Amino acid sequence: MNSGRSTEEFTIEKRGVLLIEDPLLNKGTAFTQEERVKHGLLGLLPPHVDTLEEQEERAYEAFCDFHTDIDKHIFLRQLQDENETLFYRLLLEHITEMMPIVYTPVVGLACQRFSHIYRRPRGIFISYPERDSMDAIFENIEHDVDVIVVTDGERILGLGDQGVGGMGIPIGKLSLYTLCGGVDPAKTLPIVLDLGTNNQERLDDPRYIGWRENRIKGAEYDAFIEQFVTAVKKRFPHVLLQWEDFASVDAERIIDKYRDDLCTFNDDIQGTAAVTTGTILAAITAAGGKLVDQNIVMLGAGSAGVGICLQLKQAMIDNGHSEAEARSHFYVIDRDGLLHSGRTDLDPLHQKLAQSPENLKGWDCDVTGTISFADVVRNSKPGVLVGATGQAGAFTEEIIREMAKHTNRPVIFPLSNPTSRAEAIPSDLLKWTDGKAVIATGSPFDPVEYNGVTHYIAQCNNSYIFPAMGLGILASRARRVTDSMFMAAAFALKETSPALKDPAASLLPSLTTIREVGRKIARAVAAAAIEAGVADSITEEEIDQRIEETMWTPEY
Ligand SMILES: NC(=O)C1=CN([C@@H]2O[C@H](COP(=O)(O)OP(=O)(O)OC[C@H]3O[C@@H](n4cnc5c(N)ncnc54)[C@H](O)[C@@H]3O)[C@@H](O)[C@H]2O)C=CC1
Ligand SMILES: CC(=O)C(=O)O
Ligand SMILES: [Mg+2]
Repeated sequence: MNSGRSTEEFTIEKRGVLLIEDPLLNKGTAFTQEERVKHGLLGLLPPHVDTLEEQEERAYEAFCDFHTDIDKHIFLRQLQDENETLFYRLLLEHITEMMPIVYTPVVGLACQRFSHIYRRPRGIFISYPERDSMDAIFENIEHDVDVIVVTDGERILGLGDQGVGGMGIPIGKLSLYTLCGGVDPAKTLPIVLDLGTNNQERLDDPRYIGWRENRIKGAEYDAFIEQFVTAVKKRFPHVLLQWEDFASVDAERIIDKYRDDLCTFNDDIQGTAAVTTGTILAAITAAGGKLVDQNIVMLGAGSAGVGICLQLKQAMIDNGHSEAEARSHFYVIDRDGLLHSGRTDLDPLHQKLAQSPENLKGWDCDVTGTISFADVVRNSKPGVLVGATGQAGAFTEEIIREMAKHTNRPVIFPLSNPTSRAEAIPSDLLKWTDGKAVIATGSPFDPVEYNGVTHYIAQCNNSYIFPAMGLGILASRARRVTDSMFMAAAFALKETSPALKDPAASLLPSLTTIREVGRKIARAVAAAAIEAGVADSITEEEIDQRIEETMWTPEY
């Protein structure tokens, strides 16, 4: 196990104030007397020498003194910038309470308020005017990097374009790489590509710290991305590059172009698909059903919705369905209604999920034009309904009651983030289905009491997948990321579902076990990478050993 950093590693480089100001090396009041003498720290710290546990207790007390979520977020981010070991120790001790503060939902507010709560830099900012200096920018990063998370800030959760404020997302995602996947924080790098913003509120804000122009699009945008990928490959040829919260039109084009060029994936498409496939499989298995028998309605045909349906469709094909048979089980809806082959506006990707006219025969509505969400639910009688629209309240009482008429255990996943964008809230879903709904949400919700029964709400969020993908990729030294690795992650996640043993339990394991869950998924991912030929062959024991060696634990 990779724990802390040895004092000797940094003695030559950093002493005194410089040492205390480095969050990766700083131990604050936990520097021993001997270290204080040796590293020029005498008099720079109060006399008492703390243990990490004592520091953690003090930090928790300070955390509890803040009364708003955004203040708690600012406090934790400051702690991260002061002492990363203490930050991760505190988070690991209080993961259920603190993950929503560093991640969804509060990170959404932190992105919206980024220019107002900004304290000090973390990661790198690449703005459009500096596009020809990318190599110089990367040269300023002196350490090795294993994982990059990059955004252009255009589709931040369900909150739209946040420009440079989108930086909150790569920072939050990489915190989870360490917290949940054990990736060494010293080897992570958050990046925001600042190509401007079309968010007028940000442009009009005198405090806005991004490049104050409208977004660059089209050929210039693609050329910028090409420059970025080239610079990444040159400086960090073996890095894992995760794309996050891009507008779907760019997200899909970018991953298609670069997936065979370096070790890379798009989290909103592929990570979300894997967590949702695993969680839906757990829900269906727990209810005694089979995936291949389900009709699935997906509200939202963007990065998340399309990614989820394509992976579930593939799981059906792997289970013996033909492509056409599998496709007939999916009813995917965008702003203009059901995707069906009569529509002339569908691009090739959406055509892969379009319903054929034969499957709509006998429907009680006009099936040649716009087919509404209500029409789809009434006619297709789905067992599974997933939302990835970013539209709060899109799952209305009428539609949910209609769905519940035709199925005993309706599986309903309002996945949009943050909480304010959820398609429905669990207490309403339980009320409208008389307690029958099997629910998972994108952001965390407390358990709900309904008719004397406690319902545990799983958080179906790609945070169960990407940190473990990272761990599996680093441990296997995979050179590329394949769809089969995401399928393996989904099935491994399914196997950890508490609902498989106890139908009253949550569909996904508690966050307090997230590192153990991460290990299991990482094993499956590493094995799939070897199977796909994108990693060199090693034994299961060697995979386990590499996983343990890779996992970083917050200790001095
Ligand atoms: N739980 C999780 O792990 C994840 C959740 N998400 C959430 O999913 C949401 C969508 O993300 P993306 O797919 O990347 O966004 P996107 O912008 O690519 O797609 C949104 C889709 O919703 C459709 N839509 C919008 N309003 C609609 C309406 N009223 N009726 C039907 N369709 C409508 C749009 O046409 C589009 O197809 C966001 O809120 C995001 O936070 C995304 C990734 C992971
Ligand atoms: C969870 C996530 O990646 C999103 O909402 O975009
Ligand atoms: Mg995302």
